Amino acid sequence: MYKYLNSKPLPKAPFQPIEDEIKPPKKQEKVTLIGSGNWGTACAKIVAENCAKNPEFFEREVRIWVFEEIVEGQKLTEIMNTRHENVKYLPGHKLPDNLVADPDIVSAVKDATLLIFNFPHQFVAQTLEDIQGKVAKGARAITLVKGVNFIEKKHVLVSEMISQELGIEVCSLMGANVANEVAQGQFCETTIGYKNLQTGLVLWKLFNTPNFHVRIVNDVKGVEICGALKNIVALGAGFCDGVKSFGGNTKAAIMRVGLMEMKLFAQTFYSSVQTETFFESCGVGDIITTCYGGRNRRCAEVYVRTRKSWQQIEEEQLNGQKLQGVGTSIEVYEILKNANLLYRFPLFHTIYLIVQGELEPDEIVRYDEIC
Ligand SMILES: NC(=O)c1ccc[n+]([C@@H]2O[C@H](COP(=O)([O-])OP(=O)(O)OC[C@H]3O[C@@H](n4cnc5c(N)ncnc54)[C@H](O)[C@@H]3O)[C@@H](O)[C@H]2O)c1
Ligand SMILES: O=P(O)(O)OC[C@H](O)CO
Repeated sequence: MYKYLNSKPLPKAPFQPIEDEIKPPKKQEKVTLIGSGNWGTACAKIVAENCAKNPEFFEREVRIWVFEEIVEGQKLTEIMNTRHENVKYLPGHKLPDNLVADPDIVSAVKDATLLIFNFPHQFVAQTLEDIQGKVAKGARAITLVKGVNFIEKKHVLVSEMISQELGIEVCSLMGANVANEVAQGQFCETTIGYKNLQTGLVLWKLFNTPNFHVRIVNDVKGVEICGALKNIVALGAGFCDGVKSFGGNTKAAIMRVGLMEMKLFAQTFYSSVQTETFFESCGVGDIITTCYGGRNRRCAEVYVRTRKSWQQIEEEQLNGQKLQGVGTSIEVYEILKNANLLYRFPLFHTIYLIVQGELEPDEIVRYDEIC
């Protein structure tokens, strides 16, 4: 079935399956996407196209839960189901007609065997509460949500929250994937973290395309932590871009130190996380793209120039899309403070202090002295 599958032990290194050798499931998988923002919709396009192309694996119809809102005087779900476009969050991209928008989250997840979680991380707890007990037995999930939570003085990953609340297996997908570029079909890579190889292979089939190049790794948490923490580093990159006296060398230093602190954080709190994961798209790849082309970087640069509040910047710059880095910076600060580990993460600490207005953006380069 897979070139390594018969030769035990399985390799620890990341790999790409040989497509023709992946066996279809006994019963078609029924796929539901939860979340229809910028990335939620770009992903839905890929997934729905792949489901239509692979009937031996997936049911043709794919549901997408939409947090309902009125756009141009009409319900967004109605627009998506008639014009086949998410005019608010991914304008200008035709969506496949087998993608069905549903405003009712319980009906959207009903009977689904594969659930794709893809919305801003601040809404995870509420969304899980809404679907607790409503998900089919044996369903599996994948999280594309970039963020961590600090709940009752404990750090919790989104994959852990999903698995605890719903009692199902959870994988992760993160990578250098600016949604608008993915939707345009620009070539890129991404990383899926799996626990069970069979699930990893089915998910590879669900997401991989010639231009959306998926590699799978046996490291759910490592992949997820990369995606969550890179948003803090992206803020640091934006601060650099906003300070006129800093150039490319300065930003490269912030990116390098940021990647090292991401790895240190992951391996301090989760001993299973593999070093190789940081060399995948979810690690070094995403650090590069996010520090040049992401929303967190852009909003941090605007902060330096305007000193407006983060909420105002988000509202003015993102048209309903959400910033993840500011919340993550605060959550990670709380996690590190609670563990008495701030001194080992001077860049994360410095970025937090700039985010809070306690340091000036140009002080980012003094991270070694400040913390
Ligand atoms: N946009 C990108 O380029 C990109 C790429 C890769 C990963 N990501 C990550 O993917 C995740 C989803 O990002 P996105 O770009 O799809 O979202 P987004 O930033 O476009 O957020 C807007 C979405 O949030 C929804 N929303 C607003 N209020 C809500 C509520 N109370 N409850 C539930 N949903 C609500 C909106 O309806 C909309 O669908 C994030 O963690 C992000 O970091 C984004
Ligand atoms: O626009 P950002 O800053 O949320 O980043 C987008 C993606 O995460 C890049 O992979």
